[in-house]
Amino acid sequence: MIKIAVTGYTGRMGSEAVKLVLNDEAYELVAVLGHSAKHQNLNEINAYAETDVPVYHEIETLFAKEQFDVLIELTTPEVGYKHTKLALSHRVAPVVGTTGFTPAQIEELQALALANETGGLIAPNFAVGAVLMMKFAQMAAKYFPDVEITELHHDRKLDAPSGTAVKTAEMIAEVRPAHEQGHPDETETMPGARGANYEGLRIHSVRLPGLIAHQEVLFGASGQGLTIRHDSYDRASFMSGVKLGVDYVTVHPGLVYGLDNILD
Ligand SMILES: NC(=O)C1=CN([C@@H]2O[C@H](COP(=O)(O)OP(=O)(O)OC[C@H]3O[C@@H](n4cnc5c(N)ncnc54)[C@H](OP(=O)(O)O)[C@@H]3O)[C@@H](O)[C@H]2O)C=CC1
Ligand SMILES: O=C(O)C1=N[C@H](C(=O)O)C[C@H](O)C1
Repeated sequence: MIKIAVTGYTGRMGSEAVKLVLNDEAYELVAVLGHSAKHQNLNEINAYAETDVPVYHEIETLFAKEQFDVLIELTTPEVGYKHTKLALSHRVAPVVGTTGFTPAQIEELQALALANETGGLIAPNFAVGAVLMMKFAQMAAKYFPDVEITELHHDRKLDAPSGTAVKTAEMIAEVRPAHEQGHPDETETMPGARGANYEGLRIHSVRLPGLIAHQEVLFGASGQGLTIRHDSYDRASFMSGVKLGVDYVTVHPGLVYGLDNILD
C-alpha cells in the first residue's frame, strides 16, 4: 500500500488526483492540503467519496502529523516549489505536476533528492500523448531545425509559457543548433508579436475560456511543413501519468524531470 498526500486538492487537477488515489486499491489517501479554509472536508468536492481523510491548511502541520510515502503536488509555482523541497527534506517522494519551476530550482531539487536518497518526479505534462508529441517533435527537429510552438490553454492558467512548451523547447534544443529564426531585420511593431524566444525558437501562448490544454509544434522547410499536435480534452487525460509517477518514485531514488524519462 502506497501512502499518499495530495496538495491543491480543491483544484482542477488536485480533485482528479484525489479521485485517482481513492479509487486505486494499491493507494491510501492519508491527507490533503488546502489553501483557503473554504473547503473543510473532501466530501464537498468528491460527493461520491465517503471518506474522513483529514484536510490540512499548513504544509508544516501535514508533515508533522502524518506519515506518507508520496506527495502529489498540484498547486502554483511558488508554493509548489516550497512543498517539493519540504517533501524531499522529509524523505517523501514528490510527484509534481505544478509547472513554472525555473531550471535552477529543478537542479536544486534534484540535488536535494540525491542527498536524501529520495525519489521524485517533476512532470510538466502527465498525458502520455503529450509526451509522445514532445518526443516526435524532438525527432523531427533533427531534420527541420526551423520550428515554432503554439500552446493553447484555459484562461485560468497562471504561468506562460506552459511547462509543456518549455519542456518541448528544451528537448528540441538538445538536437537543434541554437539559431534565430525569421528575417534578420524583423521588428515587432507590437511588443510580444513574435512570442517568447528560447534559443531562437519562438513560443506563442494562447489563453481562452473553453480550452483545456493543447499544443502545436510547427516545422517549416523549403516547400514543406509538418505540424505535430496534442489535445487534452479532459483532465482525466493526465491521471495515467500521475499513476506511473507514483509507482515509479517509490522504488527509484533521484528526482526525474519529465515523464519521458520513465516511459519505456
Ligand atoms: N503536469 C500536468 O500534466 C499538469 C499540470 N498542471 C499544473 O498543475 C497546477 C495546478 O493546476 P490547476 O489544478 O489547473 O490549478 P487550480 O487553480 O485549479 O488549483 C490550484 C490549487 O492550488 C491551491 N493553492 C493555491 N495557492 C495555494 C497556497 N498558497 N497553498 C496551498 N495551496 C494553494 C488551490 O487552493 P484553493 O482552491 O483553496 O485556492 C487549488 O487547490 C498548475 O501549475 C498547472 O500548470 C495542470 C494540468 C496538468
Ligand atoms: O495549467 C494547465 O492546465 C496545464 N499545465 C501544464 C503545463 O503548463 O504544460 C500541463 C498541461 O498543459 C495543462
